[in-house]
Amino acid sequence: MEIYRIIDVNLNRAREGIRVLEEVARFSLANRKLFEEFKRLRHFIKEIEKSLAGNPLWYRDAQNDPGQELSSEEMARNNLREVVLANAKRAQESMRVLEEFGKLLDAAIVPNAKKARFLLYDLEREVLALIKSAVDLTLYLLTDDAYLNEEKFWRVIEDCLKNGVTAFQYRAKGKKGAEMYREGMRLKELCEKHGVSYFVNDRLDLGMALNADGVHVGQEDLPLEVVKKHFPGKIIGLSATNYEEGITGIKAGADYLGLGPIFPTSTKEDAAPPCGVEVIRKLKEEFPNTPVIAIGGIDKEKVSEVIRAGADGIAVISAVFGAESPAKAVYELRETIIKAKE
Ligand SMILES: Cc1ncc(COP(=O)(O)OP(=O)(O)O)c(N)n1
Ligand SMILES: Cc1ncsc1CCOP(=O)(O)O
Ligand SMILES: [Mg+2]
Repeated sequence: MEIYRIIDVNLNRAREGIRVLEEVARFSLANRKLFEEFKRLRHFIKEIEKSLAGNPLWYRDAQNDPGQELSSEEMARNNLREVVLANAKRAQESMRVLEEFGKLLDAAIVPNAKKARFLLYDLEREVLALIKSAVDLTLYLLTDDAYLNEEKFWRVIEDCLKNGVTAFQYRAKGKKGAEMYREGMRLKELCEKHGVSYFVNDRLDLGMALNADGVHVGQEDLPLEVVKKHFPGKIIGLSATNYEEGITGIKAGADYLGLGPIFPTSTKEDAAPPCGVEVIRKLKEEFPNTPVIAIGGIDKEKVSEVIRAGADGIAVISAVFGAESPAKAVYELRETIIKAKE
């Protein structure tokens, strides 16, 4: 009898998890194909239930189920990605339980539960990839110690986030972990408030501790594959200073490239020589699906040229933080990008 209860609870769990994923596909991603696949999967699970000799419902006893209370983990969801991860996991685990207890009750359900579990792994990957590609890297603002330590920084940064920055990277070179955690957290909260994607430069540990949307690594930082392995489902960007590094990075699975310096820059002392806009064109011709974000010496006058060469966005420091009015600079850069993309 308790086996039927276990089966009942897990059939319900799986259906609930899949239902949430179905709504994400339908309303958040507006993806009909995925929406229909989740719906089919839910019906498939209904069929598993019907195929059982007994009816699990006869044994339902929700009142006396000690596992009914929500754990604090179940209540905390910070974004769509976490909703997807939690609900996919819930449905996959339920299928695993069905596989195990099905062996005691009705071996015929085992292969079907397994099939559903593997389908869920594939669908979860597809949904997460779509969520990642929904991140807007059009106007990506980075910090630099010189500006970060200015007194006016906190006022300036909020103005920038309000006026058109779409992604932000916490990039600090000369600070200790405790300060970076405090500062990084304060910046993450501001980004969340303004709907701006939040990245951490160089440091996987800090990115994980802050639950950032992603981490950006350069050629001399932790290897891309290591960062991808330890921060699954997050957006991992890679710097490329030329065509060869760009190709290697794309093939290694970078979610986007930070390509540059495109033009001379005085912000980064150890920057490679400028690579020019033609590299953008070549990379985008060969790999149109990987976002290329141009960086280095980009200001209002140069934006159109990099966007017309095919860049998906620009990453800037001095054009914004060095401007008399950073908020105005952000606004104008955004307008120019939009026009150049038309
Ligand atoms: C978006 C983006 N592109 C390039 C870089 C540069 O990374 P890296 O070469 O590792 O140099 P530092 O920024 O760490 O000095 C970046 N941070 N972001
Ligand atoms: C971090 C970085 N990586 C390549 S160039 C650069 C500095 C970009 O700063 P600026 O926009 O002021 O040229
Ligand atoms: Mg770096």
